[in-house]
Amino acid sequence: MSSNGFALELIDARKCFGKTEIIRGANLQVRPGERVAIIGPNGAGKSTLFNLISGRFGLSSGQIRLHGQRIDGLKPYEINRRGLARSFQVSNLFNRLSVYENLRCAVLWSMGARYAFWRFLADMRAVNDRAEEVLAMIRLDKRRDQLAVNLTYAEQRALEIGITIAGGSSVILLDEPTAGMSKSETTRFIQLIREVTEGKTLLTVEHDMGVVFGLADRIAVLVYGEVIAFDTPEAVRANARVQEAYLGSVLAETQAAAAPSSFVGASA
Ligand SMILES: Nc1ncnc2c1ncn2[C@@H]1O[C@H](COP(=O)(O)OP(=O)(O)OP(=O)(O)O)[C@@H](O)[C@H]1O
Repeated sequence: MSSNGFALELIDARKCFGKTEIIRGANLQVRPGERVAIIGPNGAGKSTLFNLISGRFGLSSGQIRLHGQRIDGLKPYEINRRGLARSFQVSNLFNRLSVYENLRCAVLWSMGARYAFWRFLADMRAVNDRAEEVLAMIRLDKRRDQLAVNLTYAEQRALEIGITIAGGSSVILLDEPTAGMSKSETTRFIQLIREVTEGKTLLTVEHDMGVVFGLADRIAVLVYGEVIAFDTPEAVRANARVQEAYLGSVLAETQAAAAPSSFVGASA
């Protein structure tokens, strides 16, 4: 595999819907093992960027590379087989299957088993072992045989993360993983995400600045479809352009509304 050292790379990525350019030449170079949060105002194009990276939308122009190999133009399942998995804001669970069965489905799917039935019978033991392993990682062992529909909201979000990582992808995209959670659930969940993505490359789209500053090694700031800054949390917080375009107002609003402790690592 040819690699330029980056796990994921966007090169002048552009996306138009009709005549409107939504992603306007985005560039991003993510190193293996980095945790990156993508932030930006509503409508900046964060979800669109995720949809482009995961292959749900095609690029209008530019390139996307995974471990040095172009993935733009590939179908979502082809990108998944190359080692990139994403979760969704909207629940992606099989509500009428148990927690364990949901995980087994995710493992089977990642192996391509749905296209080779004989193979998945042979591999069943490995599938079950991996499902058990993920079950423990997301701390739902005690909820193993519960139907997904009967889990609490936070447990469902944990199961979604489990489904996303089950196939062993090295690059993980999480779309607002803590949305709708209480503050204490969010704190626990950040720790869970840290653990289950250890050693992997992580990209999150996130609105909660507590999560962003608590989780990210680097932050990419997307404004009007362009990455205007990509740096450490400290540098991004101090960046005048970011302050002006976005972060100043968000920090001021959030600081006014929430306890200061929600800013993990925010000393300003
Ligand atoms: N399939 C689509 N067709 C046309 N326009 C779209 C489509 N998807 C997104 N858009 C537009 O692209 C722009 C960016 O949307 P996107 O959802 O990517 O922003 P976002 O940064 O994720 O916003 P939010 O923070 O509110 O979720 C919006 O103006 C949206 O209306």
